Amino acid sequence: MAESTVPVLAASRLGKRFGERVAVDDVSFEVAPGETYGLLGPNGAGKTTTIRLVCGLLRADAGEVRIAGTPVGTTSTAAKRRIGYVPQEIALYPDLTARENLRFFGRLYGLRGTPLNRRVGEVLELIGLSDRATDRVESFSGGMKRRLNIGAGLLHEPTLLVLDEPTVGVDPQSRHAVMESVRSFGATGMAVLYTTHYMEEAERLCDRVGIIDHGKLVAEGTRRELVAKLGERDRITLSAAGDLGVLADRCRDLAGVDRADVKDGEVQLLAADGRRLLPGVLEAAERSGLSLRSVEVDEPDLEAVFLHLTGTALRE
Ligand SMILES: Nc1ncnc2c1ncn2[C@@H]1O[C@H](COP(=O)(O)OP(=O)(O)OP(=O)(O)O)[C@@H](O)[C@H]1O
Repeated sequence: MAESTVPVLAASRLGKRFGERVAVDDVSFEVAPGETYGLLGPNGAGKTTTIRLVCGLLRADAGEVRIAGTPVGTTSTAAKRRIGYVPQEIALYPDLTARENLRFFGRLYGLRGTPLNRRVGEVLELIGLSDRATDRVESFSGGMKRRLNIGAGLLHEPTLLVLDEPTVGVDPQSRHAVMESVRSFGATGMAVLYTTHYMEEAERLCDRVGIIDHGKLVAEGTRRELVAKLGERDRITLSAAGDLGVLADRCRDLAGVDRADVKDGEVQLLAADGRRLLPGVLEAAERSGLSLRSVEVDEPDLEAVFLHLTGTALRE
């Protein structure tokens, strides 16, 4: 098989218990080259345990992990070298500069001399900290420390970057910067495994999402696939001046519209793909001789999917 068609990560039927507690229960998923895959679930769902198994930091009771086709064990190093693991805890030296920290971690990976300097420069660029390279880390914001922590995991040019809740405890502005950095990694062709309990992060960053609850992967797919599995529909709300009944009738005839009703002085449509319908809806309004005041499309989100699948809200 060609290298590019082999998943960067293939986790197959992983299981892990701590005493009587089942932390990870028969979990399987794959991450393709260049893909950002999110494990989304509440605290205690089993995300950290899953990624510790993936990185070979914990021994699985059942199942197997392969990195680009090579099995990962707690003792093997070849597959593990292809992974960049960024733990939740910040592990930096506050009295060293950003560059000095990266040089230190780079040496741990066996980099020396010119290749080390070149890679440290590239990583500083990648995490957006080139202009702060010579500042001591103790002067950094929480988000900058997080980005540098991520940078330490990038030095050896991993095929797969594994991030455990990288925005926990970070203020909203820094959170945005961390997310922007992660988003740019996908463009470099690196695969990313990202855990979070924030639905918006999974939606914004991840190509595909696996929803994990009580140690089980209860569903996976793109946001649209997950929402479609539930039979949830987009809602389009039209506010207009004129005969709303005529507009509703016209819209009902459009291909892709499941329902069209006049409700609370507005026309409400239900459809599988609301955005695709918009041109037809605008044309229908024009043909009905109505002037539209506003058009809103509400797409069901992962929060709704999570609630549906588990019966509980994501943030409790
Ligand atoms: N070393 C351990 N010993 C005993 N139980 C553990 C251990 N590590 C995790 N667990 C338990 O396994 C379950 C899953 O924990 P895990 O840390 O994987 O969840 P998580 O989804 O990463 O949550 P969080 O976001 O809070 O870290 C929890 O019930 C936790 O208490």
